[in-house]
Amino acid sequence: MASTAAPPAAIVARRAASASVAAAPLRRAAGCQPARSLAFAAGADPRLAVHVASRCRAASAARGTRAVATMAKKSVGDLTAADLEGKRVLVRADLNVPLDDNQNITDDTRIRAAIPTIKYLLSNGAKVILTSHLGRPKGVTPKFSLAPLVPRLSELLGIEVKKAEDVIGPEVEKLVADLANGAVLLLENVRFYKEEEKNDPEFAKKLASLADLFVNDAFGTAHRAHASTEGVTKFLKPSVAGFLLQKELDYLDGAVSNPKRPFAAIVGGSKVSSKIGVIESLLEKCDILLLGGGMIFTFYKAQGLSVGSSLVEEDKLELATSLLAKAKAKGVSLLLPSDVIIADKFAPDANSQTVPASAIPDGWMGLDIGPDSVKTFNDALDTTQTIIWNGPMGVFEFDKFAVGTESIAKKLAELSKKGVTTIIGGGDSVAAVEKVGVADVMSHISTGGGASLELLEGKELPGVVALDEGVMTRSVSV
Ligand SMILES: Nc1ncnc2c1ncn2[C@@H]1O[C@H](COP(=O)(O)OP(=O)(O)O)[C@@H](O)[C@H]1O
Ligand SMILES: O=C(OP(=O)(O)O)[C@H](O)COP(=O)(O)O
Repeated sequence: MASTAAPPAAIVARRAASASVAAAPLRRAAGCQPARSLAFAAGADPRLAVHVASRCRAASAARGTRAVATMAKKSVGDLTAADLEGKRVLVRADLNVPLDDNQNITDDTRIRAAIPTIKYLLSNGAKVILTSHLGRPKGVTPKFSLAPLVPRLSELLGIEVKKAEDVIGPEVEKLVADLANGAVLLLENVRFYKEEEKNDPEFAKKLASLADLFVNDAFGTAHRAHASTEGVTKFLKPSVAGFLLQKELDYLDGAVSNPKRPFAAIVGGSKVSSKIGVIESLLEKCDILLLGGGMIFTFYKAQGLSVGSSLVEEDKLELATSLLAKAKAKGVSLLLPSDVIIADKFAPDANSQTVPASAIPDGWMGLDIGPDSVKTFNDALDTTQTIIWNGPMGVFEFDKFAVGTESIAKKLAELSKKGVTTIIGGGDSVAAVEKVGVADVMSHISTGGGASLELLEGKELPGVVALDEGVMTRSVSV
């Protein structure tokens, strides 16, 4: 996990800091590899390459940076000991971690990510009332209790965390009343109350009544308008963003809206339909778009290629064609893999072979991108300064078809070490980066799958919108 950066004074609201940065066409990546790649790029003529590259350099030199005043969300870092000493602070974290059958935590990333905000509050004398959901329980369900999280939380915070058996009510109120400055009380799973997901105002009011102020640090749940993410803000002032939420927004919104260029987006995963919004939104911002995963076969088929029994969304063929046209119109270099690894069945022990993307035989399915594509993608990535990645390049759960995904993960790690901003946008791509053991070197790894997708799609996150606003000045690339 990338370390949490020192928090700036305030965070930028969605899109607010977005200087209008026209997507600078970068034709070089496509132009250099016209034979190997099924590049669908605006102008794949190599003669354009030098012209465009020098135009990019001149443009970025001319751009430089400038300070912009924007509306921003207030951050916990804006609160000092004077604001926090002795105050009861309701902290919404996303502690929705995976547990095994014996209730052992199998990945504590989300717990570790919540620690900086809690420690900051404790060090300023606050009383922390910590709330989270775990899973999707229907009513009170013991296996979804937050109790198994207490030892790890205590260990990471270096203090004994107390645990309430309920979320609201007299017993919880008594525990809060007895809470000392610098102590933490973990409430029970907030989704044990059906009112949570309904964003019931009465429930939100009762939850809010436990505290004096609210910190939302639950990025992974920020796309949900629930009582503990959105509802409580109506009753608690101030309601501010935690450091994790702030860092997620800085990278997934700030760095993507105002990227160091050239800016490449890598989008993979199973279906076009689940990534339409992300692709359309990134086409407005990026210079290079690399596509992999199951969705590429819908693009191939839309171009008239045979795809065997690969995953295809027949009802998205027109959409794929229009996305290719949109990329061309915007001068974005959209690269599809030129070769694929095909399998005779969807299984880890399937027979496999590498074929050009234009030569997938009947009865075979593409489950990974091939070595030529990896090389082409790597060459394109070598030209960039910012990369965002969402979705695996193949069925990486099967070792035989994990090479493309793992190669991209390694490439991003190599570039990250050279100073390229590398952002992993949640979901399965995070699992891939962790599997390769390169998570620590990435600039940012999102703790939210659905939330990061929605943010990248350009949607507003209710858990962020509801927080208090302030004015900040920040410098952006122009
Ligand atoms: N060629 C392919 N055919 C079928 N499924 C694929 C293919 N490539 C990737 N996938 C699957 O896509 C899934 C991830 O898709 P998705 O949920 O959209 O990505 P993410 O979780 O990163 O957002 C993985 O389970 C992976 O096995
Ligand atoms: O794990 C979560 O989402 P994610 O799997 O999309 O990252 C969050 O905790 C939100 O959970 P939810 O999708 O049950 O609202």
